[in-house]
Amino acid sequence: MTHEHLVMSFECSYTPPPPGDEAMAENPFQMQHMHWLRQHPYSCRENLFLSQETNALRDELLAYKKAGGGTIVENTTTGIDRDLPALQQLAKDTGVHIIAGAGYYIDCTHTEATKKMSVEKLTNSIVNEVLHGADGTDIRCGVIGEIGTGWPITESEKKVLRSTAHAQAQLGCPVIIHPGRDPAAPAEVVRILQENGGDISKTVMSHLDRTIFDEGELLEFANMGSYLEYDLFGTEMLNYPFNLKVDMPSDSQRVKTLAFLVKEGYEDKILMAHDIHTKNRLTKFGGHGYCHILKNIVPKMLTRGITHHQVDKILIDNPKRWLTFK
Ligand SMILES: CCC(=O)NCCS(=O)(=O)O
Repeated sequence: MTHEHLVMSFECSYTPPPPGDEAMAENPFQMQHMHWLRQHPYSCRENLFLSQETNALRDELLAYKKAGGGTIVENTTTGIDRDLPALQQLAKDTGVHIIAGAGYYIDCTHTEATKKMSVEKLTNSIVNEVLHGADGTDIRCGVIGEIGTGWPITESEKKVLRSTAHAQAQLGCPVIIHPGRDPAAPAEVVRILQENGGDISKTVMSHLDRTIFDEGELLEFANMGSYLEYDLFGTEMLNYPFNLKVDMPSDSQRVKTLAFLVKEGYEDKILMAHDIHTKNRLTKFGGHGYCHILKNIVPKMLTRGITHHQVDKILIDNPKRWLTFK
């Protein structure tokens, strides 16, 4: 899984509940309230602290391993409470390989100190997180990202993108991007990375499920050469609170889009994940957990024209190639 979170907080994205639903947001975490939480995951503060569920995470990872999972790329970066010692402990306890992310999340999580840093300083800090360790530890990150960007991309986010490209040029390492919620956002990020020496063939564009919907636009973006990541598997939501214009696809629609990309020749560029970042998606709270793709989505893919060989490319070969330093 190339895009998950195990220990993080998503407080930065708290969204007030719809008018009239204020009391629902205060309800305890009980079965009868889970449907509301699935529809409004960002409107209940308690739901935003995955960092409180480390014990449950141990069980989730053991289940993931039993289902055939070997490795998770943990995309938590500075700004959303990365906790590298907790990740190291989870890896030791479960035997699941956890690859941590270097760099910075979206603008509203940048501190004043981060905003003042030069591109050179930001580059050095990212390189240091990969070569020597992050957050005052000797635990080294294995990818840069998820690097957060909004729409329009802010000046501070542009600086981080330039630094990401410079760091990638030095290290030959994998990069993963969280684009803004606009169909034009992924291409704009790729242009900035390219102009600054980034290697687009070793870069993942995340969250395409909620970003590009038109097939022609998707193929145009795919042609730019990044990995194409569908990473919101398990999210079935009628009103996407961060952009109400978006019709969040269902898992069936996600599989359909993957089959379309495979038919168009992009089987070497597709990646998949769940991007679990709220508590309600854990099996402890009736959610789909980290095994959903392996247990439920893969069988569906096989009935929708995607071969076993192509599934192996998407879940094994493509992540391996992306994660290998040049
Ligand atoms: C930190 C987790 C994250 O950013 N997830 C993306 C959510 S969404 O922008 O795709 O809704």
